[in-house]
Amino acid sequence: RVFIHSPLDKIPGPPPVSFAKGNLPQLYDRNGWDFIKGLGEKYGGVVKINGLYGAKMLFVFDPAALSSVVVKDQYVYERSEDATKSTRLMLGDGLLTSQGETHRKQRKLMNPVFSINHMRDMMPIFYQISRNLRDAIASRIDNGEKEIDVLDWMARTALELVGQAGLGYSFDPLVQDKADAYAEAIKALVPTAFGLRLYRPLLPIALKIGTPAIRRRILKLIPSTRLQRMREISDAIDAHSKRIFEEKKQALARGDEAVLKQVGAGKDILSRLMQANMTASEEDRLPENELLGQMSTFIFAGMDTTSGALAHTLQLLAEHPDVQDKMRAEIVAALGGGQEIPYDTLVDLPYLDAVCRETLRLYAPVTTVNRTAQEDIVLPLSEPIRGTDGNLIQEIPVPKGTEVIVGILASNRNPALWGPDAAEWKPERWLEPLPDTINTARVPGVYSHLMTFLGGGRACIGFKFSQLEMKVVLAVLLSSFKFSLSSKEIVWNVAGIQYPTVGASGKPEMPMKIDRVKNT
Ligand code: HEM
Repeated sequence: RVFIHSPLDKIPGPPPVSFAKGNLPQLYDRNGWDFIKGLGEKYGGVVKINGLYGAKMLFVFDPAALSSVVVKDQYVYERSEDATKSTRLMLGDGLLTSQGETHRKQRKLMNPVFSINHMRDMMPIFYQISRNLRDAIASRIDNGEKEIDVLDWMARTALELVGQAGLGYSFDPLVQDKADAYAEAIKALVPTAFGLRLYRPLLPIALKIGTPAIRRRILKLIPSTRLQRMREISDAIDAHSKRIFEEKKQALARGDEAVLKQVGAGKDILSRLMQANMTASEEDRLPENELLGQMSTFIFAGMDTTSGALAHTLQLLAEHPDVQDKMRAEIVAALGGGQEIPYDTLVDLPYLDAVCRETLRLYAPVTTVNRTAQEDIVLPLSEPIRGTDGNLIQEIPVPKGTEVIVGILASNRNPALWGPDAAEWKPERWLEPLPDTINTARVPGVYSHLMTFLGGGRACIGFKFSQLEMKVVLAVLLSSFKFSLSSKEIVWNVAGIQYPTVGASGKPEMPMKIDRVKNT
């Protein structure tokens, strides 16, 4: 690698920390914000990153390059082998691990299940759980303002929502002070997996050793607390998913009455998916292991993302009390003294929508995703970049095997597209016409010119679900409570999905002061 000339040699980028580790310690450091933000600020839309032992990777946020990676050439840029293998070990065979034709087939069956019509049907579940959350918080602040771990409650709520609306299963009635061990395990998944991230490239080699049973025995002997915790978490998710799946299967076999008696009365995503699968043609039908794998995938993909986004929104509202008051006034007016805002009114509330969009733009919960070029391919650019030799580069020949990092946050914060105030949190920007530069840039994201939920065939399938979840939870909480900052310093950590801690502690949490809203 060191001596062979590569077409990527002249792409500018940061110097490596060391030959062996390249820039990976900076990229996979939980405090690596400055490095990630710096890539977006100091370089052009494509940056060369050094991987392990001289490997060259690309960090991409140029809109034309992004379109090629996630839309036009998405089947050339698949998820990398180590990412797929580690996710399969954690979650089984779901959407996040399938590729090519299998992935297309799974999406075909599942896209309708996540449609807006189904989301509407789920409104009563969303409201009921949000009210349970409200009552749980209210009972803890009976004697006035109290400091509460908001992240814990958001995570429990997100799990319960994905449980009831996604799987037709209740994990946690949101009553006790501590969630059950399963919820705790899931909450630890992202930080634990991120801590092992540097070793992930070794996984494809490790998986060639012996049989799964032998590998499991070897794994148990490795003296790494983090690795053993990862094994426990993955086992817990697997056992729960299997149990829920079996119960569902039996209810479906017993007929409509048994289905109706289940949590969510058979309206949840899994029940609908299982029903759609039963009536699908033979070639479209998914095998049982692929249905089972979707369950852990929904829990993993839907929990920390949305709960982190909600916690971040509440923190920003506490930092900007004027925005909090304005948003509350909009919600209270829409409630008109009632308990619920109907679906169509809620999704169109302009200020609530602007706050959600702006938070998801500036603080996208997933900051990057990785892909690997499966063949040699040319990466187009919308703007030429200047190479290290001073020449302009119009397009980049990408060799097979190159790892490409999709710069979600870098695209969302790109001042060339969003204007000089791109790095500021300004909900108002969504209430005015957006700059022409963003309207014409053709960013390939599924949501409001943002890469937050990605784009193309692998765009987040749960993006409407998470929008609705954020809006219902915020509407219910803001109409009852006032949120202010705790005196403790909150640090957001870079990880596969970003999470908050108090200072440098490793525990995901976000204490905030909560009080009742007067006069409501
Ligand atoms: C704010 C909340 C959320 C954000 C920011 C988010 C973001 C993303 C991103 C960036 C991806 C692409 C990952 C990759 O290809 O490597 C993704 C995929 C996915 N998300 Fe979400 N997500 C959110 C909420 C949800 C929810 C609530 C669910 C389910 C109920 C969900 C289910 C999925 C699934 C199943 C995939 C894999 C899709 C595929 O590969 O076809 N997500 N999400």
